[in-house]
Amino acid sequence: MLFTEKLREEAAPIFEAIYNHPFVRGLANGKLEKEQLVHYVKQDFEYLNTFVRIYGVAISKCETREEMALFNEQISFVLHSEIHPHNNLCRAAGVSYDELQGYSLAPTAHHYTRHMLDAAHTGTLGEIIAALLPCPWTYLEIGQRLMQEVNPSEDHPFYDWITFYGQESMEPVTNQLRSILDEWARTAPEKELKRIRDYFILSCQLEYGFWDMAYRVEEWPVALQKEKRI
Ligand SMILES: Cc1ncc(C[n+]2csc(CCO)c2C)c(N)n1
Repeated sequence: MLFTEKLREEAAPIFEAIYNHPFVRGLANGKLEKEQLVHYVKQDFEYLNTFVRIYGVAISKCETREEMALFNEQISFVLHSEIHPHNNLCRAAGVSYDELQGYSLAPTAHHYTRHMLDAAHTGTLGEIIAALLPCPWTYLEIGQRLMQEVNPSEDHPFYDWITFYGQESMEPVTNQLRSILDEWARTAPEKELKRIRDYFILSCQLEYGFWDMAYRVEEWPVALQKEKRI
């Protein structure tokens, strides 16, 4: 069994819980409240900014041009393509995307981004990939399963979101990251493998947490005025 197959097996209950989370159920049946969609987009816009920065750090630790090219492509993907699913959620909520940008992070999004930044700044390339991988991998499986389950027609409120993450071209990035990690794991020392496993599982838990944060419209215990980042 490949190293990432073992990780997937261990994380199976989390992947299953994510697919059954009420926010993902809401994407399936077209029923989510405006505040939940708005909170998701506000938080995800900032999350993706951090993701781009982490890919930048990952590039600084690459040894081959193939790896550099992969991260470079993914930076463009996040900056230029992932706005489409966000636009879909904004349309469904009846708000403009511009209004939802520049907000500060809620507790769970803060936790998730700090975890990835920590892996990026202190870790090896293998450790960084372990922390990043649940992001494309869980969305790929959500997209594929929703395509199977819902097979949405164009009048489904989340047609663009589902078809974006369910499209075949979403598969390669997860597979490429997995094969770099599988190769890395063949020579990594035991202690590092344990860290890689822990980073991967924590990111899976925080993927679940992110959906839950959006669904519950999570704020800080003492919420102040809706604070903008700058
Ligand atoms: C919380 C959260 N997790 C995953 C994604 C999906 N996603 C983010 S970056 C990326 C491409 C990776 O190269 C993908 C698939 C998201 N939008 N928000």
